[in-house]
Order: sequence, then structure tokens, then C-alpha cells
Amino acid sequence: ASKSSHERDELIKSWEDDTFAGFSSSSKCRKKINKVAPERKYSNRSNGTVNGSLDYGEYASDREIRRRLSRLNKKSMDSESETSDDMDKSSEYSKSNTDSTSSDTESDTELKSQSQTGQSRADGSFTPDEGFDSMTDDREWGARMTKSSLVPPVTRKYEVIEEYVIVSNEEDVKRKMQVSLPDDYVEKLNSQKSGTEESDMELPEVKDYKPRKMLGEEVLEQEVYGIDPYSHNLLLDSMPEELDWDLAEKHMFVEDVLLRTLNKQVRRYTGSGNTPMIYPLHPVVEEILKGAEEDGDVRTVRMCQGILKAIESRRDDKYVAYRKGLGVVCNKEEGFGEEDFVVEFLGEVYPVWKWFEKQDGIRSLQKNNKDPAPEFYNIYLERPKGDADGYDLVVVDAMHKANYASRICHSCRPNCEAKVTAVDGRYQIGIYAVRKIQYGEEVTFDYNSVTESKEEYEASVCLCGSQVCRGSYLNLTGEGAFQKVLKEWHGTLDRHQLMLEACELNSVSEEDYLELGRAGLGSCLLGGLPDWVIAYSARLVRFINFERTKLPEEILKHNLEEKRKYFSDICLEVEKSDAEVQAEGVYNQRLQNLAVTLDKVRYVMRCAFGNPKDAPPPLERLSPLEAVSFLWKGEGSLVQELLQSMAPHVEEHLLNDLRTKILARDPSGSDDIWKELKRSLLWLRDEVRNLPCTYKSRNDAAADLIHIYAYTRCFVRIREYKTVTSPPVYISPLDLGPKYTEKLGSGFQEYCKTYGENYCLGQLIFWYNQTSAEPDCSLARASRGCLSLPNFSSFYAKVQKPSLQRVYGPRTVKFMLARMEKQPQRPWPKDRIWSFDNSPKVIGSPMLDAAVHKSHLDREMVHWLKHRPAIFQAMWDR
Ligand SMILES: C[S@@+](CC[C@H](N)C(=O)[O-])C[C@H]1O[C@@H](n2cnc3c(N)ncnc32)[C@H](O)[C@@H]1O
Repeated sequence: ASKSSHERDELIKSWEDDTFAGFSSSSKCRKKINKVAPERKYSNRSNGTVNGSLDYGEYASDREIRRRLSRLNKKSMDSESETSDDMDKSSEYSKSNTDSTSSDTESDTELKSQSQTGQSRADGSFTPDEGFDSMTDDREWGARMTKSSLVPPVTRKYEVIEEYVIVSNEEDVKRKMQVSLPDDYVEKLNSQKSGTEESDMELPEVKDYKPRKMLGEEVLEQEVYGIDPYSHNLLLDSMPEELDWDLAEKHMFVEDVLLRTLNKQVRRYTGSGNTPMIYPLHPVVEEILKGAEEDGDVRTVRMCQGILKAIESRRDDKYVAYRKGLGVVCNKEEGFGEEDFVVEFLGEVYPVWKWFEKQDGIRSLQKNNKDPAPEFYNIYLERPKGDADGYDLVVVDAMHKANYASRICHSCRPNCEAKVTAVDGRYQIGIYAVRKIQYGEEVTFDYNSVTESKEEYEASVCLCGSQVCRGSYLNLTGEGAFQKVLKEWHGTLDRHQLMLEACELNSVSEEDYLELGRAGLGSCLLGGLPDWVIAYSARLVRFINFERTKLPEEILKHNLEEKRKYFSDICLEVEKSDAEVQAEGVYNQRLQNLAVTLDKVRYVMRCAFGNPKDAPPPLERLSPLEAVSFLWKGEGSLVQELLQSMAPHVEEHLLNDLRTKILARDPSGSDDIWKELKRSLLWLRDEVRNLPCTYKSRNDAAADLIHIYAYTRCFVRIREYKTVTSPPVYISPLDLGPKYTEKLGSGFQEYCKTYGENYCLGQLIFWYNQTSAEPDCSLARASRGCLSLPNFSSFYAKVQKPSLQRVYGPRTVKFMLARMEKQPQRPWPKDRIWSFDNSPKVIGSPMLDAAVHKSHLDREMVHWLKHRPAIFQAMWDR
């Protein structure tokens, strides 16, 4: 979403206050901010190279590429300023949905950077406010920690639990966690292992029960520190060149030896209530030196001496580690073996709808939505698609009730993975080692978390210290190339067409069930839903499959365009496989969003109708007679609205005359009602064009609108459900972020979500998006013009002095035609003569007709609008 310039200024001000340095360049002089996207590994994640099994040679060259890229980025950012993309500003994907002229860019405003010099205290540590350097000009070393990104000095306490705690809808949640192996599980597993199975449908991974590693004995929960990518590179740069260490060894020195020693030193802060936010690396290197001297390890001695010399001589460079909060460290002398079970990820289990209610509550209670997001402790527990009852999900939140698994930190080169396994007939999230873990090594896994918020992404500077660190422990989604196919092939009209089709059929075909089954959606997710919802879901799955085939090409095109700016030698094969991997990620995310949507609407339907199956289809096409009532003669018909709007501006006898003629032209009695209705509307159009226009009464514009209605066939009634108010969810100040703990004390806040009449329709239409708390309002905004035509009252002034915006000249008509012809799925802008219903009861437009019939916009309709003579021109129309 684009930011208004005011918001941007505010943001920049807050950055100034916080000595913004992460993902940015900041130097002594004022500089532009440049966003550095997370670097992706130039490897194929799907062919078994995940989690650190790549050899270091590849990593090393990867880093080199990144260095070159960031150096070039730096150059280009000094000379370029991005411009906003008008296409995105008013699309239905934009949060604000206004047609403002705000800009997407953050790069064209200058930043004042502050210079602060870190100084050691007597105890060798820094105070939180010290030691933030933004003065260095050397910006090619990647993301840097910011003051605002640091974990606040509140150590969260949690209630230790031994089992999952289900928050609500216990039966439902239990069902979703229950394993159901397919009858031919063993054969499937074998054929998948031997590579004879075509489908790569993820099968449940059955494991025997194993006790977790004992806290306090095999693992320790302690304060942990890490280094940002910048510091990793700073250390590499400080290593004496004359030593015969290859790059891989240098990386491992930082990632392994240094981090282990660091975390041994900082352990003492655990529970002390006095943990510094940053910690100097000097004593860490000294300790390594001491050990190496004792062991007679000359190479390491030289390395440490070299680094210490650099620390001494490069006073402007800050050699520090940053606090990550609590973490988990291996405390077993012989270490952990590869594939060892470490611990279950326990927490409170939420049905998805309830989790999102809580998120809506958090957003509504957070007074300032730019507040840093609180640390997150939640993981989706997803049923494997190869389960006999199919895919589904619940949310495990480990913020308040948990075990030590919740304190495991993220790494971009983790030593563990979090995976869903089937243990004793129930799915759980288990943390398993993916390689050997040494004594003293921090236990980590890749959070694989995504955010749609650029601010959140940028604030989440990663401190894993790994050589392949992506810079943020979150991934940014919902941007650029990933949305291409969705925007082009799955616009508002397309989605309404699919929904209308599903509502009219209100039955599920065998092909629908097969399609859903092939995507891994089965009885667990779909059970109990009305047929029209299942039929619609099958149509969405068809789109998701279509997108999966189209997207790699789009992503590849985008990535190549980006990289060609910086590199001449690009390996097309690597880029292609990278694009495939990313497209697969989008595919999985789409299915996840569909599942989340279905869970939300099922809940609301259950509240509104008792049995969700009783929820009637929300879209219903008007019969010809109903269309006559809606347009021509019914109570509150459009023609009535037109006459009422005209009344203050037209002489009474003229109006009465028109009224009588309208009555006489009622098309309801005709054999071909549609034909007659069109004829009557075209007659009315010409009658209205014959009435005198003034700048307060734009009969010319009203006549154009009648014309557009005359060419519309498909009118659709929106059936509203009753509103539903949920029982309260309880939100603790900790859920809102540490800042609120001070403000709100320790009391829980209640939040009751109300679901509006069109919530289900809105959520189903915006199935791919979970960020809107009121998808029904988004729906009304997205419908403007393209689905629901303007009100007649738009063209007649109620006030004495019309605003200058009541402009309806050739340019407005041209704009309208361009929208209708070239961008039919985009809503019409707000700041024009048109006004729209906030919640239209009936929708319909020639553009919807075209989508429903998969045809072009009616040429005759367009031709008339293009060529009809102008009958009036107000002063400001030109
Ligand atoms: C699931 S919690 C992990 C436990 C947390 N450190 C604590 O003290 O409770 C996730 C939070 O830990 C911190 N964290 C975890 N991994 C990190 C990393 N690689 N870099 C920076 N911060 C990290 C972030 O504050 C994140 O929001």
C-alpha cells in the first residue's frame, strides 16, 4: 500500500529518532534511504539443499554476488528516485483504496543521521543507548541492527505447559489435529521414496513418541546474542589477509566459534533483570585467543590477534553483538545427532477464525498502527495435504503458555527444522535437528515467516550471524511479481463471475471434488460447508493451478530484469529453478489463504444459521421482471431515484409529463421483457437529454448513465446475512507489544468482533487476503463503477453551490470509457463527479456482463458514448 506523504514524513521522523540504520544507508551527510530486499540463495531449495547442506564454496560466491549487488545498489540509489505506480494506488489491493497521489517510495526523502559513539562501560558492556553507529560510509555489507529493532528489555514470562492447550472449539480443533492415514499410505510412501510416485503430495510423517531434550540438562534457556550481516562482514574484513584461511573457514570462525563463545559469555545475564542490549565482541575474541593459546592452536591465535588488532585500530567501527532475548542452547557435551528430536513446539491452539479475531482486536487496540509489531510466537500447524482427510490448519500461539521451544530463535542457516509430524495419532509441531549440533551451539530453526508489511520486515533485522543471512528474519510477500497473475487474471469481476456461477449451480460436480482432492483439500476443511462454497472453492483451486503454471515465467521475467541491471553473467537455469521454487511458495500460500478464508466464513455461517450448510448463496441474478422493478417501476427503483434527484431542477409540469410517459412505457407486460426494457431505457435516455442542463443539473451525465444501464443484462442481488457479534477474545498488553505493557498495566482487554451482513461474501471474494478486518467494506470500495454503477443523484446538486468537482466534460467521459474498456476490473476513482452506494443491494454493469459471458464490452454501447454529440458544457468541464 502506498503511503501518504504525511505518513512518510512521520515515519522518517521516527527513523531519525531511532537512528535508522537497518536495510538502509546512513552516513554523515544526508542520504536517501535504500531498501535492500532479502537476498535469496541462488540455489534450488526443492532439491535438497535446504538447511545448510550446501557446500561453502557456493555460499562464498553467493556473498560475493551480494556484495557486488549492494555496491551497485548504493550507486544507483544515489542517482535515482523511484516514482509511484499509479496502477497500484487505487487498485483493490491497496489498503486505503483512495486515489490519492501518495507515493510508494521512501527513497526520495533525505535522512538526517545522528552520530553516536559507543563507549565501553567499566563492566565491558554497553548501555542500550550507546554504541549505535550510523556514521560509517561503508554500506555494502548488508542489513544493520537498528535501535528500534532491538528486543526490548522485558523478558516475557510464560506458563510452562506439557500439552497443547486448546483455546476454543475443542472438538473442532481436535479433529483438525487428528491424523488420518490414507489406506494405501505404505505403498504411497514407498513409491514416493523410490521416486515412482508421480505426485509430490506431502504425506504425513509418522514418528514414534520420543521424550524431549531435558531443559536445564540437555538444553539451556538463556539470554542469547547475535550479529547482523553487517557485523559478520566487518569481522571478515578485519581478518588478516596474510593468513592462509579460505573464505569458508573464515565464515565458520564467525558463525561457529565466535557465536558459541559469545553465548557462553552472556549466559550470566539470564534472569538478572539487567541485560545489556549490545555486547562488545572484544572479550569474546580474547576468550577464543586464550583457549587457542592453551591448545597450541597457532592458526587461531593469529586470527584472534589480527581481529583484536583491527578492533583496537578501527575505532570508528563497532564490533558488537546484539541481544535477541531468550534462546535455547545445546548443553549436552557430546552434542545432538542429525535428525534428533529436540522438543515439541507447544502452545495455545486457536481455531483460525479465532486467531484472526484476536489479530483484528490487536490492530484495533494498537493506537498507532506503525508501532513495531510485538515479537511473534505463533506457528501454523498445517495438516499434510496427503492426509486422508486432507489439508487444514490451526494456529499454535506460544506467547503466554508454552515450553522452551517457543524461545528458539531463527537462523537463515538453522541446525533444526520445525515440522509437522504424526505422533500417536495426532499432529504436532516437532523441532528436529537437521545436522549435528555441538555443545554450546544455539539451537535454531528457519521461521520461514512472511509479512506483508514492509515496516515490519525492515524492523526485523536478523541476528543469526550466518553467512547466508537474508537480513531479516521475516520474508516480505504480497509484492511485485507474485501478484502479477492474480491482478491480470483474477480481478474483481472474474471473482464475482466465479462466485455467481457457484451460487447459481449450488452443487458440486465430480470434477470439482477431484480438483479439490488433487490440491489436498478434503473433508477436514470442506466438511459442513454449503455446496456453493465448495463449488466456488473448486473454481479458486483451478485459478490457483493456472497461476502456478503462469507465475514462474512472470517471476523469472521480473528477476532477470532486476539482475540485468547489475550483472552481465546470469545463469538462466539457476534463475529458472529459483522462479519455480518461488512460484511453488506462492501456490502453497494461496491454498493456505483459501483454507483460512473457509474457516472464517464457516464460523460466521454457523453463528448466523446454526448449520453452515443452511447459509444461502449470497448472489442471485435478477429475473427480467425483477430487473424491471429494480430499474423502472419498483419502490426505490433507479428511475424513481432519477426523478427525485431531478425534481429541484426541472419545472413541475415537465417532470409530471415525464412521469406519465414513464408509466406508459412499463416493459413488464412485454413478451420479451429484456428487449422492451432496453428500448424504454434508451427512450428515457433521449428524453432526459432533451431536458435543459445547468451546471447544477447534469442531465447529460444522467442520460449517459441510463444508456449504460440500457446495455446491462446481468443484475445480481446481494443477499445479506444477519450480523454476528462474537464472544470476547482476551488481549493482553503483551500481545500488543512491550510499549503497551507500561501503558496498560497487566490487565486483559476484551475485544468482540462484529461481522457485517456481507462479511462472508467479502471474505470469499478477497479470499487471498487476510489483512482486512472488514472485507465487506473492501468489497464495496472495489465495486465502485466496475460492478455497481454510480448513483443518479451524483449529477444533481443538492447544495446551492456545486463543487467544482461536478465536472462532466469530454475528458471525464474519455476517462470513464478508458476504465470501462481497458481496465474494467478497477474501481472508479472517488474524487470525480460520481458517488456510489456504500453497500449496494444490487450490482450489475456492462463490464460484469462481459466477464460473465467471457466476451468484449458491448461495442454499440461504447460507440454511442464516444460519438453522441455533447449537449452541454459547464465552464470547468474543459
Ligand atoms: C519466538 S521468539 C524467540 C524467543 C525470544 N528471543 C524471547 O526472548 O522470547 C521470536 C523473537 O525473538 C527474536 N529473534 C528470534 N530470532 C532472531 C534473529 N535471528 N534475529 C533477531 N531477533 C530474533 C525476535 O525478537 C523475535 O520476534
